Amino acid sequence: MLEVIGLECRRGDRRLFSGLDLVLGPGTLLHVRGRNGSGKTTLLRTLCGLFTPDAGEVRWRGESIRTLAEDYRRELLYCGHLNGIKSDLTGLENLAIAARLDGDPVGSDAVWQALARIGLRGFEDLPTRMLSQGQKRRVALARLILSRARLWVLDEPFTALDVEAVALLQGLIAEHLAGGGLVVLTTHQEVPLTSGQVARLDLGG
Ligand SMILES: Nc1ncnc2c1ncn2[C@@H]1O[C@H](COP(=O)(O)OP(=O)(O)OP(=O)(O)O)[C@@H](O)[C@H]1O
Repeated sequence: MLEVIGLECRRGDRRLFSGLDLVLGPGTLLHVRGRNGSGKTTLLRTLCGLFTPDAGEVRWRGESIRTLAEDYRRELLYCGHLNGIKSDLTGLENLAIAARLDGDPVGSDAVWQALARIGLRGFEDLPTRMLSQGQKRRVALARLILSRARLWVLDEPFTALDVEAVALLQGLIAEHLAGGGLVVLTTHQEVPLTSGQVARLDLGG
């Protein structure tokens, strides 16, 4: 379903990776590992079509993501390590806007429920700049509850999360995989990744 063919990415005069081939099917999680600077974020952004590779191609359902453009983006949820939330907006506003931008508007009940499930009951109406790092990350991760995207691409999703939130996120990932979803993630932590099939990719030799 997600295919990578002969992918090469350079930054400046450094070749981060080349000749990278991958196939990821439904219910599969790809754990991308590697030291700082090995190219994990670059690979994730390339899989999302946010960075143009120097060679090779990313395909979704057999078609180039360049050709699919919006049709691919609708099936994709990217959560980068900067969270992608607006600090002047509340958790409620951030989630409602993110869902609309994803082309998948949701009702306010669903947004309240998502924030409650992610452990932010009582913090829904605060501008997110007033939240702790872990709470901001929880707002970003609440998008996973609301999204109907088939492919989740998550850059360091466990960073700043406490034990309870790590377990919550693991549960969300497990549910997504059980429903035939795909997940690509990076993490430096040794987090047991439950259920589904887990593939590992080590960058940087
Ligand atoms: N915009 C940029 N311009 C030039 N070089 C860049 C740019 N962004 C990243 N790089 C370089 O590309 C290399 C890979 O960066 P990347 O962020 O993909 O690594 P990473 O494996 O995700 O690292 P980390 O574990 O620290 O998050 C680094 O050496 C970095 O300096």
